Amino acid sequence: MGWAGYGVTGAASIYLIGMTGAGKTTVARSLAAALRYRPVDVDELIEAVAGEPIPAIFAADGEEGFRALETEVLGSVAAFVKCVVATGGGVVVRRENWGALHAGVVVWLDVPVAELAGRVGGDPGRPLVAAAADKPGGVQGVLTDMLTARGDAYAQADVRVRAGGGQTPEEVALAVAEALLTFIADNPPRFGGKDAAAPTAAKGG
Ligand SMILES: Nc1ncnc2c1ncn2[C@@H]1O[C@H](COP(=O)(O)OP(=O)(O)O)[C@@H](O)[C@H]1O
Ligand SMILES: O=C(O)C1=C[C@@H](OP(=O)(O)O)[C@@H](O)[C@H](O)C1
Ligand SMILES: [Mg+2]
Repeated sequence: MGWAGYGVTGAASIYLIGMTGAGKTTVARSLAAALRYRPVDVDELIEAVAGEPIPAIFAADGEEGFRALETEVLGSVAAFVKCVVATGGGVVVRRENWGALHAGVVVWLDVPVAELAGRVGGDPGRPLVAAAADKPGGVQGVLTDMLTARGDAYAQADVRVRAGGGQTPEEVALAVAEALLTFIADNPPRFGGKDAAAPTAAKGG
């Protein structure tokens, strides 16, 4: 692709956040390939560390057990640069996770609930969604409650990309790259743009 860049964010990684089904996992792969960054999926790493799939982790250790692993894995990912990191939808809830997310630039993929429901309804691989089958409001109800609980946290992202409306994952990846270029032009000191402050020499003593 013509917009494939070299260090679009300087060395910083890109963290994709957003609701379950927003396309974080899918778009991370596409964006990483286009930018020549490394694709990383926190949920995949959690499964590798735990040695079992996410529903089994929820079944054995509950959501709290899963969240503890998520925080641990996210913290280790923060040491790496030039990655496009797909997080899980609930990563924003724990305040301590934000220290790791802010190791890079945080992008919220914002997709309407109705579209999310169509993508993830009935998916047994997403335990919080699968549990919706037993609830009166169904998948839409569970996703709406989730967005109400998490919306303010998603809004803490550096960049918000509206990623619904039938856009393909590749189109969303392009929209993210464009939004990042704008964000970085507006925030040069943080991401090494032309007006970035020169590093100051450490004062010895
Ligand atoms: N832009 C898109 N348009 C249509 N379907 C999509 C899009 N992005 C992802 N999907 C599909 O929606 C589902 C959820 O995508 P996924 O990448 O797993 O989301 P997340 O990681 O945010 O939960 C998958 O089946 C995926 O193929
Ligand atoms: O929203 C959530 O709390 C979760 C989302 C999932 O990731 P996706 O956002 O990729 O579905 C996964 O981390 C886990 O099932 C919990
Ligand atoms: Mg995912």
